[in-house]
Amino acid sequence: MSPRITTSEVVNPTLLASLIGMALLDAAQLAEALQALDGWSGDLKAIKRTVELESFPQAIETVDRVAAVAEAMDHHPDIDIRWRTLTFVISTHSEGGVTRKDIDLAELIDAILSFEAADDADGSETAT
Ligand SMILES: C[C@H](O)[C@H](O)[C@H]1CNC2=NC(N)=NC(=O)C2=N1
Repeated sequence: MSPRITTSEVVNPTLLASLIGMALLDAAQLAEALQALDGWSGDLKAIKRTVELESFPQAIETVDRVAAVAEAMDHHPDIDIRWRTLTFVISTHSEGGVTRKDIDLAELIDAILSFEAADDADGSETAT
């Protein structure tokens, strides 16, 4: 019988979590990440952005675009829809807080929102 070797004997689990972006961010890392994002706030538990779109259909279209990205990353924001105002809340449920993966998703949501804003016929920057 060959001896069994567990993952933790081969790689440091904390290092591995950090390499794959699934390590919880500390306060300094979170502050730095929030600064680089567009309109996000939050704490070590979750990050959040509220945005007002031009119309209800445009808000729903935005949710649809975010859904496609979230599904592709297998990482999903909580989304609150109130007429044309959307609130995105992101955390990594399995870790119980904010990880790099949440920041990556927030960046992609920002990209979708700036695309929506650029789409506005009158050039108003509602979605920023
Ligand atoms: C099995 C699968 O990877 C998980 O359940 C995913 C799905 N989407 C997720 N989304 C978010 N925001 N956090 C998670 O921990 C999470 N886990």
